[in-house]
Amino acid sequence: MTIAIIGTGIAGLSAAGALHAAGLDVQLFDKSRGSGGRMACTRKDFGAIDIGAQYFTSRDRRFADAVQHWRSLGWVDEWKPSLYDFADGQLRPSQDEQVRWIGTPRMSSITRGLLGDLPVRFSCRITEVFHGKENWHLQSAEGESFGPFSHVVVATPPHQAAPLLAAAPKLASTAAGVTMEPVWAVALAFDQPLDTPVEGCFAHDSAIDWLARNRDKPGRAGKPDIWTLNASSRWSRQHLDLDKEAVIEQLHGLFAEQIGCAVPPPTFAHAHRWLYARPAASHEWGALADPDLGLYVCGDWCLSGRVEGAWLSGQEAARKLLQHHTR
Ligand SMILES: Cc1cc2nc3c(=O)[nH]c(=O)nc-3n(C[C@H](O)[C@H](O)[C@H](O)COP(=O)(O)OP(=O)(O)OC[C@H]3O[C@@H](n4cnc5c(N)ncnc54)[C@H](O)[C@@H]3O)c2cc1C
Ligand SMILES: NC(=O)C1=CN([C@@H]2O[C@H](COP(=O)(O)OP(=O)(O)OC[C@H]3O[C@@H](n4cnc5c(N)ncnc54)[C@H](O)[C@@H]3O)[C@@H](O)[C@H]2O)CC=C1
Repeated sequence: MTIAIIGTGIAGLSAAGALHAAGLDVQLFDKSRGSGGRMACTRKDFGAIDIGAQYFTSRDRRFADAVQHWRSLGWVDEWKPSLYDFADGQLRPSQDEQVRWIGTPRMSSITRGLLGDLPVRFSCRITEVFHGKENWHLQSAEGESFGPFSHVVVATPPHQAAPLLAAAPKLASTAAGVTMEPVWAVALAFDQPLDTPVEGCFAHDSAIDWLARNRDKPGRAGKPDIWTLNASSRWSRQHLDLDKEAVIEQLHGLFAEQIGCAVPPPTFAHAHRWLYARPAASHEWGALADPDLGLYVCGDWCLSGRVEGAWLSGQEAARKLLQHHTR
């Protein structure tokens, strides 16, 4: 019997890979047109821009092993940016020893690679997950029904997970109780490269808490000179309903103050509002489960709001499912 997995972000694909490797059949669903979720890219004529996750670190041995495997497949590479820190109105070099990884040639190369040939339905928003006499069935916003499935893994942000967990009210209320913070992400492109050595910059107590130069990341050389900016969650919350043009204008102005060199008007700009960018706090759940029902939940919010946390959560959902399945 097939296992339904809702969400093709890194958590859902981590679970899918582990279940598939154990010999089980999976069927994935995602409301978007492609995989990646918050590791997705926006595609333009001049290339793809990482509008979600910017890079990731690996601190857990299991994840570090997976990253090395992805590296051997050419999906990731190490990124060694010239790092700066912006604090008290001052821009200062802030080099460190931390190893940082990035998907090549784009962030979504990782989820694309993990998806491989696994069966998936894109542009399919699941609105209902219900248990019939013996099996699970799904209903989509487009009016389609799917099933039967032996198990369901929900791998979406918590507020999208809660309505899908009606069969397990405890899991639903846990998911509904998680606070996620929003983030406005903006990409700015300049025909002439900006005259700065900065390749990545953290900021504290500022409206922009991260900025990075796209072309210095592995596999992304070329024109124009593209920069990605992440507004802080505080600023994003305060400006949640601002229109995209106004967000671009404000963040462009702040970027010009922060980067310490002349910044002309961009030749291209793009803004994306991530309503559920990151959990306000970390949790120790690993993955949520009602094994007797056959319902499992994973995502970064079950651990830490990072790529690593999401991947580990997917592994944990698969582990719990396999443990119960083989009993
Ligand atoms: C701007 C930004 C910058 C970030 N920077 C970093 C960083 O530098 N380093 C780092 O480690 N992490 C970073 N993160 C966090 C990281 O991207 C996430 O922790 C991780 O990608 C979450 O993966 P996930 O699989 O749990 O969820 P998601 O990636 O959100 O995947 C969930 C998937 O479920 C789908 N979905 C939702 N509801 C439904 C439904 N009803 N039916 C069907 N499909 C559905 C969505 O379309 C999505 O594809 C950043 C995030 C953002 C937004
Ligand atoms: N914008 C968003 O929506 C999200 C951004 N996320 C960021 O993703 C990154 C992932 O975290 P980790 O994997 O722990 O990565 P990391 O170890 O590079 O960074 C962790 C945090 O430490 C600080 N820091 C690290 N290195 C430096 C440095 N050289 N100079 C100054 N400050 C530094 C900085 O505040 C940074 O946010 C962090 O930067 C998060 O802020 C995570 C989730 C969501």
